[in-house]
Amino acid sequence: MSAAPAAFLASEAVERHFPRASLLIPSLEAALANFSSGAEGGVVQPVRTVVPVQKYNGFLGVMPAYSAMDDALTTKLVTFYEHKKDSSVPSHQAIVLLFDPRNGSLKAIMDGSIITAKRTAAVSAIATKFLMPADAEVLCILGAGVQAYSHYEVFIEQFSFKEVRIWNRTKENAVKFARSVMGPVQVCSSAQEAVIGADVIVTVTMATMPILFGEWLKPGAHINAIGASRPDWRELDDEVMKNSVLYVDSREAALNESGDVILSRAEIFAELGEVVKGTKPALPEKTTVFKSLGMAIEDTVAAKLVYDSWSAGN
Ligand SMILES: NC(=O)C1=CN([C@@H]2O[C@H](COP(=O)(O)OP(=O)(O)OC[C@H]3O[C@@H](n4cnc5c(N)ncnc54)[C@H](OP(=O)(O)O)[C@@H]3O)[C@@H](O)[C@H]2O)C=CC1
Ligand SMILES: O=C(O)C1=NCCCC1
Repeated sequence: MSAAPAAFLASEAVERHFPRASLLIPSLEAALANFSSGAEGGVVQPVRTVVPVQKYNGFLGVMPAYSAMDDALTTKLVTFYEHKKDSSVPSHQAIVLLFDPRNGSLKAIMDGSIITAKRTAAVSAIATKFLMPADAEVLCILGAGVQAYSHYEVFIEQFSFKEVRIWNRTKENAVKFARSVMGPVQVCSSAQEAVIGADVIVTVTMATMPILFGEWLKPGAHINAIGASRPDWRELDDEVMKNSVLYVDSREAALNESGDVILSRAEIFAELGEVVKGTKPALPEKTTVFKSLGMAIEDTVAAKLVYDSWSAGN
């Protein structure tokens, strides 16, 4: 008997079945812990393959993963290109394939861009919950793109900041951000203005050279470093990396892909999953960096959430 044809879930359907990033936080915490548990965690996730498309300054990422606990098998294909101002397409485009792990049949093809935006922000929220200073009041976002919006949305839902600041390379996009989100956001004219005195900082740019400098940092601040996912790209300077306690999503990925980690030669203290498990401590009283590269297992649990909701007829 042939398998049922694969379902196709476009962005509108994915949004309907995954309306808020925070819905994924429990599954993500379990996935992070399982990933950091080695073989017993039941997560199989090789370091992704990234194919440079040098002629056009782009990349294709191939991100497979299997979770025994979730009994879910996916591959995300994601392209990322330096965003051109007149471009009609976003810098990042993604599709997620969900397979039946019992026989390899393709069950669903779904938009991966919303999944990528929401699961990345949710993982940053998990890191921030453990690592931000106890008396955090000021949130600073460097960047005003897709990840800036998804991070803002889940951070405002999960935490109580008295002040939110944004800086962006193109100020008009920061102004647009401030006008479009719920709640007051202060648009800063320089990254330094946005960073000084901030307790939680989110770097979500496609910068390839540092935009955040250690001399600006308030002692005890927490930085979620989302960008710079190539070995020769930077968002953070050496002073940030050397003077912080460094947490990562994946040691293997960080040492293969993160210019901030590789070029600064900073020591990795722990994976976020080890903090979730309790086998490594959170040190919120220290200045901390969570270097996020993005993991396929995060897409796996997100795609499962979407598919289970869709197949239940919600
Ligand atoms: N860790 C993870 O799991 C994931 C990480 N990412 C990474 O997060 C970052 C943001 O992604 P996303 O929001 O989707 O991208 P967008 O293209 O939507 O936004 C990119 C942002 O970066 C800014 N920017 C681009 N070039 C530079 C530069 N040279 N210096 C300073 N700022 C710059 C843009 O500013 P302007 O308005 O001026 O163009 C814009 O604010 C990327 O590096 C991406 O690869 C993405 C997905 C998952
Ligand atoms: O995890 C992801 O998805 C990505 N990470 C960094 C590069 C763009 C996609």
